[in-house]
Amino acid sequence: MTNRYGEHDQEHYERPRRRTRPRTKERPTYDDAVDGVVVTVDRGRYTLLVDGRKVMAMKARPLGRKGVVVGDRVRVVGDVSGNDGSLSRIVEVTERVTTLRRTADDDDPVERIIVANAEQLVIVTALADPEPQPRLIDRALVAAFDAGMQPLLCLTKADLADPETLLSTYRSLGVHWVVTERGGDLDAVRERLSGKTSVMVGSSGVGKSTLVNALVPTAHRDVGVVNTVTGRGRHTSTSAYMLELPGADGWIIDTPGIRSFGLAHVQPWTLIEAFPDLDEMTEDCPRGCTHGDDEPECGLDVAVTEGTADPERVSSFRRLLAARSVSVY
Ligand SMILES: Nc1nc2c(ncn2[C@@H]2O[C@H](COP(=O)(O)OP(=O)(O)OP(=O)(O)O)[C@@H](O)[C@H]2O)c(=O)[nH]1
Ligand SMILES: [Zn+2]
Repeated sequence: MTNRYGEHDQEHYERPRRRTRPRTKERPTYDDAVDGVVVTVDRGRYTLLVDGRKVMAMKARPLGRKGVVVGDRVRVVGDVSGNDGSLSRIVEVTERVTTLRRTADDDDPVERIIVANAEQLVIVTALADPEPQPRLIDRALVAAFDAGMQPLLCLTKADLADPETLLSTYRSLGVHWVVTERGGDLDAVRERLSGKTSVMVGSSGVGKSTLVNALVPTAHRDVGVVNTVTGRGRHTSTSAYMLELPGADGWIIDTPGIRSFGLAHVQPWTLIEAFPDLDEMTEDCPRGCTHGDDEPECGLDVAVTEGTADPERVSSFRRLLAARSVSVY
């Protein structure tokens, strides 16, 4: 008997003890993390706003290759004092409500997310100098609808040309619009931006900086070096940056250097969901119908023939559909 107990004791004491050390693969919890929002990204360094302070941060290791973009709501640990030389770590990225992607280009073959959580896409187009580019506007509209963002057409330089021609192209799509001109007031713009996060896109020279500077008087100081231009007239940084509107009345994100949007992933059935009235008319479409011009039995054609759909709205929708695959370069 003693022998048995002895054996038992021996087994008990000599068995290798389980280590209580936490496994390295387990994610640490960050009880001390604080909330921040990413306002710009520059070569792997992130500028955040934490409690109204500008704080520099890097990605913490557990985030791995996960991207962090302007507009991301994040959790940060470490030095969030915002003092010179301080650096904090982003340990968590809150699930995104919307994402805007830029297209693949010569330098980078992958479509990438550039902005997160914006509710509105402000498509800035000059009415003249430079001439409007309807194809770019259409592509931006597709990007907005696909991302679940509300599009806003912002037509600048109305002192140079009449907006009516351009507006007539978009009226049947029901897109909101505002018109600005040199020296004009910006009340209509402010009203549309109020309380939201908006991301502004538009070709070089359409007047985006002019607009941002008028809306956010401290913009120049806030943006600092990010928006510097090289001798060749191109932005050194292609990163977007986010600014708070005066009176904490929303956020505006500018996207210098973004020439076009990644639309390769956009499917016809996602796009048509942005037009519930048209979507309803595609219920009897043949399987796999893309609702394009060349579809033989598309419900949209039936609806136009029967007079239940506005032909202009249908053709505008189809123009957007086609804009997905139009090259802009
Ligand atoms: N006539 C007229 N000119 C304008 C208006 N708004 C801006 N401009 C001029 O258009 C030019 C381009 O304006 P910016 O604000 O620099 O344009 P941007 O879109 O920021 O251009 P990038 O910085 O190259 O991206 C400047 O010379 C502005 O003074 C306007 O409403 N009317
Ligand atoms: Zn169809």
